[in-house]
Amino acid sequence: MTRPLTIAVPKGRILKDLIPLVRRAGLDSAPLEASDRRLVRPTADGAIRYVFLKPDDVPTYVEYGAADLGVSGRDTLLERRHDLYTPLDLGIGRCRLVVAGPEQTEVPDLPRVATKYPRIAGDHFASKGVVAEIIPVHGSVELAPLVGLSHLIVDIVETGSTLRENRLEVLETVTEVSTLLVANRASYKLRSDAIRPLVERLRAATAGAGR
Ligand SMILES: Nc1ncnc2c1ncn2[C@@H]1O[C@H](COP(=O)(O)OP(=O)(O)OP(=O)(O)O)[C@@H](O)[C@H]1O
Ligand SMILES: O=P(O)(O)OC[C@H]1O[C@H](OP(=O)(O)OP(=O)(O)O)[C@H](O)[C@@H]1O
Repeated sequence: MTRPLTIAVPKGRILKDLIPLVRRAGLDSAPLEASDRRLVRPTADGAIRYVFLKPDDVPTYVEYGAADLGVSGRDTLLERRHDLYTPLDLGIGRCRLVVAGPEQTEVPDLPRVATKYPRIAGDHFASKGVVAEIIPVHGSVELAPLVGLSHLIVDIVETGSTLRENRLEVLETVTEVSTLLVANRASYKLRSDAIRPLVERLRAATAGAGR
């Protein structure tokens, strides 16, 4: 019997957008919908097994071949720069990575910038010739300028309510973000009979959805 395709999916907010997409593609979404603590979940026909990960770990598992495919935000991929193939933009998880700061603030010449994305933020300021001190944090990023940890932040904005409710404003967009299907380079070649039809089904389901 052929080995199932292993697909790494993030456990968080992207899952709720992924489920209808997988369903529209005619794939078995039941393992994604189960509310239990299993981290490995095969489909009924045994063709696919989904593995559940923290979003930052998805590209790692795919690059090492522990998963053949994965679902990962462009923000995570830009920050971590794994060697992966990206066959498809799934068109879900749309948001923006932005530079933000307190409303109507004067930004100093050498700003401190708090972010979960130190590489992206560092590159962004360097490309503008600004020497910024990047301060890595793991969450509640909007807090940093409110209590003097940083002057600015680089973070995700989706609805804008977290910025608004903390009296911060967008100063510039670093990049638009959506969720991509990523593939292990060797798997994409060696398991192309299983992977290509699946990518085409997802592509058809993606067309017109959430755009
Ligand atoms: N409002 C948002 N905040 C953060 N990420 C978002 C948002 N909207 C879309 N995204 C995308 O979702 C990805 C993270 O979602 P995911 O389901 O993978 O985890 P999560 O809900 O953030 O969980 P965790 O807090 O454990 O990282 C981001 O990398 C980004 O591409
Ligand atoms: O524009 P909005 O719709 O308000 O969404 C953006 C917020 O959502 C994310 O935080 P998350 O909920 O992941 O919490 P965190 O602070 O722990 O990262 C992100 O880091 C922003 O804080």
